[in-house]
Amino acid sequence: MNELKSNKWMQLPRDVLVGSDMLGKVADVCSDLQLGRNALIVTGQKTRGIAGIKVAEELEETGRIVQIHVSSSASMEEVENVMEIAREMDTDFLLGVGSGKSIDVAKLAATRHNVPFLSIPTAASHDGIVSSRASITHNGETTSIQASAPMAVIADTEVIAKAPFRLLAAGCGDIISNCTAVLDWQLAHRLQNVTFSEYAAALASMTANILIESADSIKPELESSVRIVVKALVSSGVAMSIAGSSRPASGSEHMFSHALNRIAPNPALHGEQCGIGTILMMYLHGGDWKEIRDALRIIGAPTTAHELGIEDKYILQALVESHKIRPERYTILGTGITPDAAEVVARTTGVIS
Ligand SMILES: NC(=O)C1=CN([C@@H]2O[C@H](COP(=O)(O)OP(=O)(O)OC[C@H]3O[C@@H](n4cnc5c(N)ncnc54)[C@H](O)[C@@H]3O)[C@@H](O)[C@H]2O)C=CC1
Ligand SMILES: O=C(CO)COP(=O)(O)O
Ligand SMILES: [Zn+2]
Repeated sequence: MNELKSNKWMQLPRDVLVGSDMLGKVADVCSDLQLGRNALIVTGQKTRGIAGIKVAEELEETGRIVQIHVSSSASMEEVENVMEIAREMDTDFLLGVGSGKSIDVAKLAATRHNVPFLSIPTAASHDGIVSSRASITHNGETTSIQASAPMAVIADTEVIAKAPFRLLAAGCGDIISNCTAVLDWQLAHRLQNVTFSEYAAALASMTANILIESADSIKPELESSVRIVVKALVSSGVAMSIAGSSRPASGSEHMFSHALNRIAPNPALHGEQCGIGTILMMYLHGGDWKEIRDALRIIGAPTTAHELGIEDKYILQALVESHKIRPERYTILGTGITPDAAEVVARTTGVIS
């Protein structure tokens, strides 16, 4: 099916706040958006104390009724649990406060319950913090599901700067992956007449290129670094909204990461795997894979299987199986690469040694 025709309209966040002490602005944003009185916060075990409680207090101070749900996984059962609570308390809106998993659960539950949703990331680890996609696990399979875009994104750079640097570096990997995602999309457009958006592709490529040029400005514990990464994640999310699919930000490198999630006993972070996938897929595209590797190295993101904490054999298996992940999405992987070819790409790029 044509991916773009399945999309009825372009959804974008209305308010995007990026800066210090933005958690203190949550109640103002809710008033600005006229979101109502009953709020349900979905947060994680760790992120409850980091931001969840503070957000609840801010909302309660303005007379709102707030319930906090601590979510343990990004599963469909969790989405259903949250919808049940939302029904019982007759919630007017949901807030996802935390990392990718809490945000995805809140996003899909809000979409299905037909109420607005606010994204309040405590880490800038991937562009799901702003996109209209939710990655949810059901019966052992994780799928990317179309959902509503957040009505507002509130990124407190002070909170995000205190998160482990590994998460911010992963966010950079997710942005840099736009380089091969766009090449794959152009290829699919030329070979299979897949609908292509020049605007979405240009925005996604530009965002990745700016980040590559700013690689040496991404440092631990610096709010200025967080600001660069969050703005790039917002841009990537907007590119996906314009496209009506994740095409501008997800190609063969994401298929490689999704394959690793299925194959590796202990997968790494989404953005870390996508970053390494971008090195590999840029090699297959015949592009400047060294530029990608060097940018990731400067940032401090993993560039080898060893740094990723994944055994070489799983990298090779994922490379050979990546094309099966999303067969309808044509990429440089075509109908698949052989084990020999996988070994060449992984060794030449230094991903395995
Ligand atoms: N919706 C979308 O478009 C996308 C969704 N995803 C999904 O997102 C999930 C992965 O998200 P991630 O954020 O990479 O991992 P995650 O949600 O598993 O979080 C990683 C860890 O970081 C911790 N953390 C978050 N903020 C922190 C802070 N300020 N201080 C200390 N620790 C903190 C969390 O407690 C957690 O232990 C997966 O389920 C993946 O499928 C990934 C990419 C895109
Ligand atoms: O991670 C994403 C974009 O960075 C979303 O892509 P998917 O559609 O592959 O889940
Ligand atoms: Zn991604």
